[in-house]
Amino acid sequence: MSFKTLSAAAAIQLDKELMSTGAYSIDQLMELAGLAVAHAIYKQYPPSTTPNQASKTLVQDFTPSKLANRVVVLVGPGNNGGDGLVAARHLQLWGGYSPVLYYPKKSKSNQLYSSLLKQLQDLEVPEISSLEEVLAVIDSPQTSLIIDSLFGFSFKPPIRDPFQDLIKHLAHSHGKIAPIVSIDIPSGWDVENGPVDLDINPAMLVSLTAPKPCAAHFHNENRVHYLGGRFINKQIAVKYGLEEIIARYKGDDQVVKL
Ligand SMILES: NC(=O)C1=CN([C@@H]2O[C@H](COP(=O)(O)OP(=O)(O)OC[C@H]3O[C@@H](n4cnc5c(N)ncnc54)[C@H](O)[C@@H]3O)[C@@H](O)[C@H]2O)[C@H](O)CC1
Ligand SMILES: [K+]
Repeated sequence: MSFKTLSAAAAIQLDKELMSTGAYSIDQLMELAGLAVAHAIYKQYPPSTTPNQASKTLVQDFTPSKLANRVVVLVGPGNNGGDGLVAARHLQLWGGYSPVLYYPKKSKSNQLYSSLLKQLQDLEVPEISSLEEVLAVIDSPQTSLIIDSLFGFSFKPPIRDPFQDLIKHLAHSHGKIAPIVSIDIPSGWDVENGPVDLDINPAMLVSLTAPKPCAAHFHNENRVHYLGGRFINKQIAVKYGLEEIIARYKGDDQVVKL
């Protein structure tokens, strides 16, 4: 399906515009973005109450274990990571999912990220502290889904540590691990040109505001593409040429399948 995309530069400019003349705060945008991601996951991978449903459904483990429907949330240092933290909170609140965080590069001075983390700690969402452990959890058959909220539209290659080994592992494990849901950009991909040397090959992409050019290279055999982040008004849509894509939302949709 064809759609208008937003270049990395235009996405950064639009983001700034929303928070200056648009009078939005980053907290508001991130909350809507993360909520949209959680909604898209719920639609595509609903927590099942009966085992052995269609394979796209997460199979609920009836043992009273924290491991049932485990969702590994890989959190990067910027706002893409913040979207992942918000999505993890909603999934935990809704129930039926057990998010587990890996958040190796925390900004010490950012109150927003510290608050999002505190909210997750209060909800008893566990955090994995070492790369070795997260790689083992990613490989575990008890992991049902992996949320990639490492990098978004501000990513500039090459990947720096500690993310290089993590992204390498995801890229080399295609077909052997749970499906990956990428928020906005598949991490490690060039925002304009798509996969470079490491391709995590996500099964699902949730584009925020509008797809970025790399979405044209989305190639997973079972790929499913959602749009979320419904926060632009008509004037901004016209200015950035996004009227057609925004018109795909109907009624109270927070996400729409492209
Ligand atoms: N308007 C919207 O659509 C909104 C989107 N949101 C989300 O925000 C991201 C963009 O966030 P930003 O903070 O600008 O940047 P990133 O998260 O992409 O990453 C910046 C972060 O990563 C570090 N970094 C960059 N390159 C590398 C590298 N090669 N190796 C290691 N680390 C790297 C950099 O230093 C920064 O710390 C967008 O995609 C959406 O997901 C908002 O949440 C709401 C509005
Ligand atoms: K991402």
